[in-house]
Amino acid sequence: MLRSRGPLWSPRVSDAHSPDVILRLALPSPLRRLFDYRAPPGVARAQLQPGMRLRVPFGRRELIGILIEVSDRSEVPAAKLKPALELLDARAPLPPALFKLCLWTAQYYQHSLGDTLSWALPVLLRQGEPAEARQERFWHLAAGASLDDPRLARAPRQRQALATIAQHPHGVAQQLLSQLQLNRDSLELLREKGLVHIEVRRHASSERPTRWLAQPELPLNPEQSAAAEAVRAGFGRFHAFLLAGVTGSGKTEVYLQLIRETLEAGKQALVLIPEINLGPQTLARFEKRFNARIALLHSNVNDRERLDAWLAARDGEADIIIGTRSALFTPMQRPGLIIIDEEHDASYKQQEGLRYHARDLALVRARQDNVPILLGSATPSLESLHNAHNGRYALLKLTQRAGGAQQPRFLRLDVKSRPLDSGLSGPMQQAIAQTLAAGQQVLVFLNRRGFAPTLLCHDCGWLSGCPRCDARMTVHQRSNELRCHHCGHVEARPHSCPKCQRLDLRPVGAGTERAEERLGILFPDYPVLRVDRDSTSRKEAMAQLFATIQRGEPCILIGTQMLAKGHHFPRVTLVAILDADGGLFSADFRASERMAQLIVQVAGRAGRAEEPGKVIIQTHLAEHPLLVQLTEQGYFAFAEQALAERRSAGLPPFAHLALLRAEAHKPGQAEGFLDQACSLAERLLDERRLGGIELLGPVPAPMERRAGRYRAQLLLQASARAPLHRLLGAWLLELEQLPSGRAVRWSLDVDPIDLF
Ligand SMILES: Nc1ncnc2c1ncn2[C@@H]1O[C@H](COP(=O)(O)OP(=O)(O)OP(=O)(O)O)[C@@H](O)[C@H]1O
Ligand SMILES: [Zn+2]
Repeated sequence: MLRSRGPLWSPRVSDAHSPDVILRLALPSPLRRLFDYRAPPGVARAQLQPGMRLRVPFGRRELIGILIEVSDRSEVPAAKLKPALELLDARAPLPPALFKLCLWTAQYYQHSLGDTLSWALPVLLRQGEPAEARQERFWHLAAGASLDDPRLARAPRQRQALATIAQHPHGVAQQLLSQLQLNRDSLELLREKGLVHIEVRRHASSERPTRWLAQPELPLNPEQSAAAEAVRAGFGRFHAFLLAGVTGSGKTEVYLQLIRETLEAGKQALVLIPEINLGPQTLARFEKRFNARIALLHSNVNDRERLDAWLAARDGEADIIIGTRSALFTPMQRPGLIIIDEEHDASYKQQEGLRYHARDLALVRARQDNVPILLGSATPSLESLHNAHNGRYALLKLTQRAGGAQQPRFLRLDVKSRPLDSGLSGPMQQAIAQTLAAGQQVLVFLNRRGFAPTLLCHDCGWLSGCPRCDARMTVHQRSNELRCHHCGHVEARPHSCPKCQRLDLRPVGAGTERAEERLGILFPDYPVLRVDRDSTSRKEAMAQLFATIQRGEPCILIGTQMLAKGHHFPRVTLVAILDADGGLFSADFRASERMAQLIVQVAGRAGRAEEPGKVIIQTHLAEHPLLVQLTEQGYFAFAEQALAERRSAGLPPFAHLALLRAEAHKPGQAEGFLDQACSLAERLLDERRLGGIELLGPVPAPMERRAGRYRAQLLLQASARAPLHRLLGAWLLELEQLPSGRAVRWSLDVDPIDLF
């Protein structure tokens, strides 16, 4: 598997007398190799188990590494082998199952094992915190310590601290230090002198509840029951299910009842949710339903809370683990069920560093843990539908909305040659007016923040380009700025044209800010509430906004995809989609899939109560076959059509991709590196007789310059996975050696979900 380069059992250079203990460590480094150290002084071989953390010197720094194996030889000359500084664990923090998952991940994504382990571990463990649950550090007087110790004669503060400690026979908890006016530095000095020591004590663990339900369950309808029954029959072993249920069909209720059964069986459930679903609504549903210990692992919890949750899950003290992407790496003592909600969501794929897909890894994990896994969505990814078609997943369908609400109706509104007023056509304005007059709410969807996507000089044609990217800067009216949404560059909005100095600068096109402003003028009697990343940076603002919506008075909600998922707006009966065309003519082959998912998810917010909902889509491509299929026959008909297109084009899920990206400060550098990479790959394909792999490129990235760097990419397209992975393994080790790679920043993305 992964190991340091070169022959592993080369003759040793070190002296042959004392048998060495060589530790092979994975370090948080991008290099795909392990690093050899000697054991720390005083640590015996018997104490060392794979998975333990050690602090080691690395260049001028210190790093925390993870022990992969213990050996008695190294290729590193004995004189150069350094001892590790400290062993941090008495037992490996990661249980073997998770450790295995990390090994698998590193190999599959061709990522350094050390870096993979860093992504998988909570931040505090990476920094060396103790990996034991809910412990408190207690400061104790050491045996034989005396206030008359001569070393304290000139250290009144240490003496004072020692006196305070001496008054507490059970030790002083770390938390209480400041209350007792104990100074941390003095204590550390006392510790160095051996006058005090630290004891780490564990708090008593909480009782396990006996009645799991805090709230009665809804009686399931026949489709829900059939789905729940199928998964229940798969309990206790690996089995993958795809729960394809239209929006509002009660998928969450199915999850909740399956989780209850998992808890009753004495097992733990892991639930992954997309980042965008983090709203309090989702979490509150779980918390209201169960008397259970729920561990939350998402971006809003701090490092300490995350570590506590992680440890509680590992030690079996948490019953339900809910989190976003990285929660996939949470160890469980008694795994019973894995649920991936909104499995199609792009936030499950990490787009930097370790580019893993949490849904795909969850399947690997479920198989390793031998537990069932349930993927749920109203708009399943084409990958998952393909897996359902070929029998890898059992397909469970919910075709009706639960609780009697109807599915919304779709209308395509052709806006060719119609004037658009801040993005709103005349018929759309009328539909909004009618809905408000009927006392109902309107949701306006526009997936573009800011006031206008660009600023144009009407006299000379100057456009507000970003100085660092091949992109336009967006006009933001409130802050009176131009902002680049790709690199974050911000400038004050100019009064006159930077090129011709004349004054006729016009914002072109419409973003949410502009539509909001216009809607406010058109409908002055109704509140207009905007939800996007600019408006909702504050948590309370968002909560307030949802409270207003829940009150049910007529209003207009306008927003980006933040509005699309997971919310329940019972009084919204009209969904106005201002622009669907971007998804129909993009260069990215997944754009139409994403657009369809977004439209269906946004549409799913409408008419969730008694009044039926209507969805109006403004488009210049009203007769586009994919859009017609989607709006007239629904998502699954669309998906079949899209899958057929992918099959004939030889694209995923009918092919496997890997993308080598490179970027550099000078033009041509990235391509130069990729050209060499391409030749290397061709040589390896030849040498190893690997077939069915095409190398496409190198080509400049669709947005060639971004944040001041020139970017290019090389795409590998393979008809089968095995040869592709055989190539990648050998290729990357050689790429690491290429001198041209030093001047560029490069990365490999296995199963990329976007090609930018
Ligand atoms: N069996 C049932 N009987 C009555 N009401 C139900 C039933 N199951 C679910 N509901 C209700 O239907 C509504 C939609 O259910 P839920 O949120 O579980 O659907 P969902 O499929 O997860 O929705 P979405 O994918 O749109 O987020 C909720 O208000 C829920 O309480
Ligand atoms: Zn930019």
